[in-house]
Amino acid sequence: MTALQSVAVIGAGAWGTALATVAARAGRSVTLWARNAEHAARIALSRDNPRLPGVRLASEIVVTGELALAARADMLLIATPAQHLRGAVNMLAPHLARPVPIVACAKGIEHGTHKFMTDVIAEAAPHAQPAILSGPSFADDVARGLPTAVTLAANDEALARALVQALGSPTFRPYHSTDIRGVEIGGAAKNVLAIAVGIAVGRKLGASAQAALTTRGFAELTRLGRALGARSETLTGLSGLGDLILTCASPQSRNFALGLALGRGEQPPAGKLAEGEFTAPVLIELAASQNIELPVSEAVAAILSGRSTIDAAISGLMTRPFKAEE
Ligand SMILES: NC(=O)C1=CN([C@@H]2O[C@H](COP(=O)(O)OP(=O)(O)OC[C@H]3O[C@@H](n4cnc5c(N)ncnc54)[C@H](OP(=O)(O)O)[C@@H]3O)[C@@H](O)[C@H]2O)C=CC1
Ligand SMILES: O=C(CO)COP(=O)(O)O
Repeated sequence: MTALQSVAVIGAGAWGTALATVAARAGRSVTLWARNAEHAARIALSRDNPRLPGVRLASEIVVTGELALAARADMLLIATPAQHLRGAVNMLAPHLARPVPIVACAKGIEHGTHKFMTDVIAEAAPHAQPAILSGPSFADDVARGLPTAVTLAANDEALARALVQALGSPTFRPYHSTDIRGVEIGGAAKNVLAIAVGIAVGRKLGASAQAALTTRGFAELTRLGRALGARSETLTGLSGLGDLILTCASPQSRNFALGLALGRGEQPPAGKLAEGEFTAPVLIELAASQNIELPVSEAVAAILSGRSTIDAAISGLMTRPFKAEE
């Protein structure tokens, strides 16, 4: 029996909707909050969210545009885009009557501040207990009940375990951790690296290049992670290597799909959130502040900002001085 009986999900996009389904399957009483009251009412009535088409929301899930109602839950999941997480928690904070766990479910780093998601939560809701959920998990797979495993980290191991108990089910398997930073770095960096691999695939550079870029991308993720105090088992775990493998190998990923379109010289898919686009510049700034080199991520940032062509970036990566593998 978990003490965390009720769950509210803030942000009714693809991921928020999938997570509401996860929590309902785990037996929690669930509220899904959408910022647009009209959207909330439409989803509540139709039981279908256009952001996650084809998934029928269980009748027990309460869909609302009323934040005060959502804020009464025993635990909250924030599933907005990373750059909007602070705004969402700022709005939520005045409604919180007790120090509840707030789980960041977005993958990214805040522009301007270089803060990770749980740091933003700690600032915006100082009495809350921040946690992070991340790992290889496409919203569509998760919502359809396909088997998924993720990492769920909180500073306090007992809290991480309680959150796992509250959300876990036979189709959704969270592993608990106390390495918040390690989990956050994996989720943020893999989106940038998936754009790189998508570009290579779109450019028809071959399966060998795809494997090389994914592997050297993992070296970047690991280098930055170590510098910021992440544990190696987290970096090689579900939220690090696991999510990198998923995102760098599947056109189902919006980040990979963005890269694919760029590599083919096509227009990127319209209206699809690719967090790596927003994370790339801030990841580079963060790495520079730590004197860490991230050549693949730097190439992605340069291509996205128009500072480099794709061909120049590929040539630049391949003609770097030879070095030891590390
Ligand atoms: N989709 C996936 O498979 C997964 C996504 N994630 C992560 O989850 C996060 C959200 O992604 P996803 O759900 O896919 O994105 P979507 O584009 O599907 O949805 C984003 C949602 O956030 C809402 N939103 C935007 N700004 C705010 C705000 N200020 N306050 C409240 N709600 C807001 C949007 O509302 P509106 O509809 O009104 O625009 C929209 O419903 C990203 O960081 C992503 O990396 C993580 C794992 C899997
Ligand atoms: O984070 C995800 C899978 O773990 C979703 O990937 P995309 O955001 O690239 O679609």
